[in-house]
Amino acid sequence: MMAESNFSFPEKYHHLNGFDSYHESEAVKGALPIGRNSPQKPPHGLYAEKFSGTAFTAPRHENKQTWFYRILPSCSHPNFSPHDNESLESQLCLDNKRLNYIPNQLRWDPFDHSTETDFVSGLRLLSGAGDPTLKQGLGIYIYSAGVSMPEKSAFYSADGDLLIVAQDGVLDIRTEFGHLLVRPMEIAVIPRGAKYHVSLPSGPVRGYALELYEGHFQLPELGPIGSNGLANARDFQIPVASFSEDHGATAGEGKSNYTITCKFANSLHQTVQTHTPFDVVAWHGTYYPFKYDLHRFNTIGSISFDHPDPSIFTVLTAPSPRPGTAIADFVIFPPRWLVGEDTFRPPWYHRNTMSEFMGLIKGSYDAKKGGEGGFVAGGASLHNVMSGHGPDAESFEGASNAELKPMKVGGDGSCAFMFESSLMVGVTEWGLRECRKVQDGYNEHSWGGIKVHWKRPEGEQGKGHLL
Ligand SMILES: O=C(O)Cc1cc(O)ccc1O
Ligand SMILES: [Fe+2]
Repeated sequence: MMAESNFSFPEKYHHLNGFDSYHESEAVKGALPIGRNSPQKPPHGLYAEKFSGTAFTAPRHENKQTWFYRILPSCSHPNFSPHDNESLESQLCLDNKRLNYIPNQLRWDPFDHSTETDFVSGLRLLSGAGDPTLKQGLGIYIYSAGVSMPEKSAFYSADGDLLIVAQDGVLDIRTEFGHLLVRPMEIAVIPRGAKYHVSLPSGPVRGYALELYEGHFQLPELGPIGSNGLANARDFQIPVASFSEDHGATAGEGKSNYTITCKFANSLHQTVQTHTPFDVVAWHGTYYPFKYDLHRFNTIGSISFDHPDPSIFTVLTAPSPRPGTAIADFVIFPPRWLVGEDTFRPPWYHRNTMSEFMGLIKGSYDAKKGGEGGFVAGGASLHNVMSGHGPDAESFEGASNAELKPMKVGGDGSCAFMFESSLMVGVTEWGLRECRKVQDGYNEHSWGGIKVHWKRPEGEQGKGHLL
């Protein structure tokens, strides 16, 4: 007989599976009302509260709403006041007047780890575009944290959905919907408005995040690929209901105080309430946080010739109203086989009307040198609208002379990613100067050594334009 394993993942980390599905979860039997959403008296004395991620009247296929059944409704709190930490506000919030728009290619050394900050105080806006009050645009963050958020605290953003790309360390994200344990090579999306608390079960963390001010991430169309491939819907994991009973009903001494911080219109606000925001006993709907393990991505590529557009590596896309033109695509470059015949296999030289922000989760990237001053895990690059870029000189020489046998790139588990946006992004003061990670000679280092290989065919005079 085979030995049975006694290990089971703690129940609070169980999941529901399926992107964009209708999900429901109850932590106490019978907490979900049957056959109606807001009965006169919901089960077990719970309050029903609707949480809307799209307009009530958004088309059915885009509509995202969830019903919470909770111990107290969210409105039960004192007024918010402006947050007293102004530097935190400027660190997290987009200020269009202070963005730097520069056509230069930029690259950053790995961002520092931190021992003092928690997930929220360790978020740094690096780049962005648009305006959350108009629900347009996005913000790109680096996070680094060394401690858990204070036990009785929660954060939410009314400005957008947050896509988190875990690069180093594990995040235990407690949300109103339940827990998500997010490890390196996993991503998570916390929807606009959802309250969360991040603790660090295994030490310091570092990673990347994108706040999307407009719409929501969805799976890309598969077109001729067919009905499966890339990120498959069933691999997205949604938390199960998990709640605390610290509802503050016993007034007087020992009453709990929960600090709720919110990001609203690019400013921070705070209130203190006497009950936990994590009191949702059951929920059902289509608007919820989720996570996805990038190892599960089914990578598709060229099996004949030519390097395809990186859109074949799209995990999630946040569309703009213009078909095929994203506010943000989240694209990965995972380990894969390259077999193209008579093909320059790394990315081609390129100028793009979209902006390309790249990060490296692990390993190396086939168009760039690693090592000191190179493109390194935990670092980043930005090739803004129409800024020329492509393989550095060394990668070019290597790839244009390589024997074209089948070759696995990133076989060591490498994974780079890209936030590609139709918007021109500005870089914050922190991103450009204060972080002190911008590599001085990125352009020179990468492309300064590019050689001229042009040879005019002997006897060829050109067509009158040879000066
Ligand atoms: O610039 C980059 O490295 C990203 C990228 C990758 C690719 O395979 C094709 C185009 C592209 O912009
Ligand atoms: Fe590119």
